[in-house]
Amino acid sequence: MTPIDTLILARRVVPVAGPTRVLEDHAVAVRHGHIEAVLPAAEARERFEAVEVVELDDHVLLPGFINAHTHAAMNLMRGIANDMPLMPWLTEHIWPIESAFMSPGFVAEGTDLAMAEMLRSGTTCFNDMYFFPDVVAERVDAAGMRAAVGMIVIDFPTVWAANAAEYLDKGLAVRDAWRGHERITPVFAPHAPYTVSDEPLEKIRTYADEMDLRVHMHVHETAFEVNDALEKTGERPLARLDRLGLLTPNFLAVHMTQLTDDEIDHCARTGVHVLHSPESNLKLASGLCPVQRLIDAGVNVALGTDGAASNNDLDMIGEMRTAAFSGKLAGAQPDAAAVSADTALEMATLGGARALGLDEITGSIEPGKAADLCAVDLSAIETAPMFDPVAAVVYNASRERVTDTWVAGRRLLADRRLTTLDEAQLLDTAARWRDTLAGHARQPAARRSSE
Ligand SMILES: CSC[C@H]1O[C@@H](n2cnc3c(O)ncnc32)[C@H](O)[C@@H]1O
Ligand SMILES: [Zn+2]
Repeated sequence: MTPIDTLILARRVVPVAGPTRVLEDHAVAVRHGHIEAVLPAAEARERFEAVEVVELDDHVLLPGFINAHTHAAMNLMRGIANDMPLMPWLTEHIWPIESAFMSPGFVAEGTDLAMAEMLRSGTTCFNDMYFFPDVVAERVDAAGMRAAVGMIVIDFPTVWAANAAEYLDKGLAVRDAWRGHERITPVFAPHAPYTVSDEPLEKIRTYADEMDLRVHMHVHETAFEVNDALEKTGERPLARLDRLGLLTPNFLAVHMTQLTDDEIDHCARTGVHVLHSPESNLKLASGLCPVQRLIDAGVNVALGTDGAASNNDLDMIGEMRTAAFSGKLAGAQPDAAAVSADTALEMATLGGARALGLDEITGSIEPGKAADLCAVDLSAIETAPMFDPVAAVVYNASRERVTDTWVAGRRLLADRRLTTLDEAQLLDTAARWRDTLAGHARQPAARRSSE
């Protein structure tokens, strides 16, 4: 018998990579945070002696979800301003609140709240873009999650930095402090083409090339963004980023709802990754990313929720469903076969790992990778009868059915109980922030007389 730390026996395992789509009655053996073997359950019982055995008789075991675009601490602003488009939402509501209340404490408490929500819905890794990335990294380390932490840059001064040079210096200090950490990856995070000028973008390109680091940026989120840039400069934002040398396999373009056929081909040629956030795009009425056309052209597409202030949740199961449904109407013609359940699951797992350059480490259930896993119970009325576990998870399970989440072999959600974060305390924290921010919540418009 080989000693291991954990043996997870599941009715079904969906590895997302490898020759078999669904493995029936299989086991995942975990040792020192990594997947030692994936094998039939009966064989595993004979071969391994585990410190902990977890039996998941009614479940499907999946790779943990990778939320490829979020602003975790924005959980504290969930639902504070709704039913309006991006620019008024940002400039009249979110940015004024951020400028009045942003602090290391806001980010620590907001990030903890977000991580609790993510772990409770099967997410093991997230790609963050927010203030005080030093604090984000500390909270991620303490909670045991995996994250890409954004070295943010924006042209205007904030409580985090006064100018481009300071944003870069402080970002790089975060990178130095967490260099080599097993679960934390630094990523450049210039906010958007309309908020970051050429000079800092050129510096970012030079550093990213030298250090082989990813660059995470909102791009072509709305038609307004593209038309405004065209009017002011005669150049589309993506063309400008290309001119600045940023379009490489290190570039992660979030949103991309406005794309010409030539731009799609150019993304494929340059190896840019697209981070798709359909619920945020729908809620802000920004537009729809042509996901299937990008995938058909050879572009890697990952899935992210965006922040809870524009989504309004961090639920990757819901996001997969929305990606699949909206993807069927986002091409040149309606196409029910576009963005299938399998495609949505791949975007939410391996696609995210590829985007972050972590596909050697996570994103699928394969020996040698980190044991980043989640289990979904498919025994409830809501998923019965169950013909196909992938379709069940994407099209009709919900995040409440996630029972367990492991990151690097550590069980951070055990039978729906968080093991590193205190749920009751987080609810108190959220209530305290609600009282603090309540005066800034946007009042819904009055009912129309016809209603
Ligand atoms: C510089 S930290 C990140 C910055 O981004 C803002 N933000 C949140 N969601 C969006 C979005 O969908 N598009 C553009 N900017 C967004 C957030 O409020 C922070 O200020
Ligand atoms: Zn965003």
